[in-house]
Amino acid sequence: MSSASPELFLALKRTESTFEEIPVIDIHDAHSKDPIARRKLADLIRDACINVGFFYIQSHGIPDEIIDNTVKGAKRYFALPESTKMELNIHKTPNFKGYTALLGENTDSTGLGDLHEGFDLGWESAPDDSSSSSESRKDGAMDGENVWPSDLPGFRETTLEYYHRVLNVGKSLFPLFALALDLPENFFNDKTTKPAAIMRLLHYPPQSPTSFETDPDGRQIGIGAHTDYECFTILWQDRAGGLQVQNTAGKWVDAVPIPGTLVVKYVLEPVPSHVYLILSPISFATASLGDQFARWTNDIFKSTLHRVINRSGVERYSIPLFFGTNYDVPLEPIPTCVTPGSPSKYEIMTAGQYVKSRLEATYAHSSAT
Ligand SMILES: O=C(O)CCC(=O)C(=O)O
Ligand SMILES: [Fe+2]
Repeated sequence: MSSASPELFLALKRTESTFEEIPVIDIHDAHSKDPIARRKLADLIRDACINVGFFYIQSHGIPDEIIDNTVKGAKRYFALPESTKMELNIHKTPNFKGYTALLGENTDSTGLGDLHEGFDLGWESAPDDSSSSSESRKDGAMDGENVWPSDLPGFRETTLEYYHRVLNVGKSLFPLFALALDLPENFFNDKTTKPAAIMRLLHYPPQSPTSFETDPDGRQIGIGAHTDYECFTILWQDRAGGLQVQNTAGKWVDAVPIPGTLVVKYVLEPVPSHVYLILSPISFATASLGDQFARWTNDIFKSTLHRVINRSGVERYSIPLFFGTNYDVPLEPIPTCVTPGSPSKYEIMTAGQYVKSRLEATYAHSSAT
């Protein structure tokens, strides 16, 4: 291990920030040749990681057309008859690939099932990548091929095209996270040669606008309060809104879709504050920190509780891609994050074992049915 500067590292104290807004970070300089520009970007990321655990990324470079095609594919898929979708039931495939029906997950174990349906995939070579197409990848505890609907032309290709674009964005974030931790930029390189990357297409039917009266504790919502399992998540969400992030005061802060040019204010219960719905042709993605980074950093980087309540009155679609290290990498705290006053908090296991255990818990309630 290197050159982590102890003085700088002392500044890496987790704060009890009660953030009210989620920062927007332009990642254009991620590939800058100027190390000072990359360092500045890493500082912004560090601040967001320590104080919030969520930030928006701008200039991710994924063309709108690729996103649109993927979302159209998701809409076509979810419009298939339930019996067709259930042919790819996630419980029948190795390690959680394929279809999850409405209420099939219970992300918050105190909840009554999540009001979304989903389609999950893991790493698979890009359709136009002849170099690795015959390569079969071994993911140990999380091994398992993707499954695809047989009668949806183009769905696999467009979904995988987007998957690989986001994968590249994610790969460009790892060196920034390393810099943000005052580690060498290449710290995660050998741990992310085959990064764990599960992507989900999600569809949230609208909830009744008055469901907060009948379900004041939010026990049956789009996705129950949870933290993500991996290092970080890159999320595309449509304009319906509904994603909320909890600050340390326990307040749910809206992670509104698409900050940009036109601002429309409306009120989204149960958060009695204004929400900004911002319309813009530019697509934004959110990055959120996951439990693996919390483990790597002994909780210095926050893994923030979040949930979705879709009271927009319209269907909501979103696409998270969860990034972790290679599945066989042990989740050991980075030495500089462990001090006598702050000893290691977590049992050490591999990334694959950890992800698998969390997925098993999430799907446990529907596995018997
Ligand atoms: O749909 C969203 O906006 C968030 C989804 C999410 O939190 C998850 O799948 O872990
Ligand atoms: Fe999540």
